[in-house]
Amino acid sequence: MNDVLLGLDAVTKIFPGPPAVEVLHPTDLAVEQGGYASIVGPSGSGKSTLLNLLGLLDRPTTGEYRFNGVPTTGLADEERARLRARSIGFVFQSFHLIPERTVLENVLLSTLYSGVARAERVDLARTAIERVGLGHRVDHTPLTLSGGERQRVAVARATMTSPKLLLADEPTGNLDQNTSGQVMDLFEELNADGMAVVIITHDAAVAKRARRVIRIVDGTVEDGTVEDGTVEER
Ligand SMILES: Nc1ncnc2c1ncn2[C@@H]1O[C@H](COP(=O)(O)OP(=O)(O)OP(=O)(O)O)[C@@H](O)[C@H]1O
Repeated sequence: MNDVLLGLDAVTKIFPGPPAVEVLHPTDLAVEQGGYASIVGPSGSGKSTLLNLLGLLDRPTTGEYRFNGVPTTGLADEERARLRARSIGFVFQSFHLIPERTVLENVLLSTLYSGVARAERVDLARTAIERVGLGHRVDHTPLTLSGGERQRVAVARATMTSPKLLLADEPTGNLDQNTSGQVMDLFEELNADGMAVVIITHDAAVAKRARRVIRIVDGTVEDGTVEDGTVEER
């Protein structure tokens, strides 16, 4: 098995403009299989740009991005989409749930086009919902759930097929401190089960819970790693 799950090799991102803007300067970065990293940095520093690249939602302008050993830059859009659907779960700040659908239906929707039989998908979805502690809410709609519960549904949806990587963009941005802690507990459990977790956050308390903190400033990944999990306040 390849030890490196996410490997950036001299990756840049330049938006063509005009004027062209180099939003990500040449970046080398490796996140190991089962790793747990947070990405921190000031507003506009390039965190979402980096996350979009890591999540195969966007392509580097130059350089190579290997996902689980596979060079992705030259892959066709459909191949990238397939790899993404199979291997990466996404969680966002605003939960992106369909309000009039039940929790079970919301989680199931993520695998609608996976080709897996519905009965099997229902089993997987129920297991994922139970794993986030919402087994008693499968038939409820998101409207009847708290913010923390909604985010846990989003985590169930992102992880029902046990992806290798969970990518989260400000997952606690809409949550209070207590609820935020519960969602972070969940990320830790998933990580303990072997799933790599990468979180963008503005919240130092959330960032510190990752084993590794990646700081980005003005499109430059500084130092790449802070292995002791220290986040300096700036
Ligand atoms: N499509 C685009 N074209 C031109 N510039 C862009 C484009 N997308 C992002 N940018 C610029 O790239 C820089 C980094 O944006 P990015 O969204 O990655 O920052 P961020 O660190 O995630 O910010 P925030 O914390 O505010 O969400 C910003 O200056 C932004 O204006």
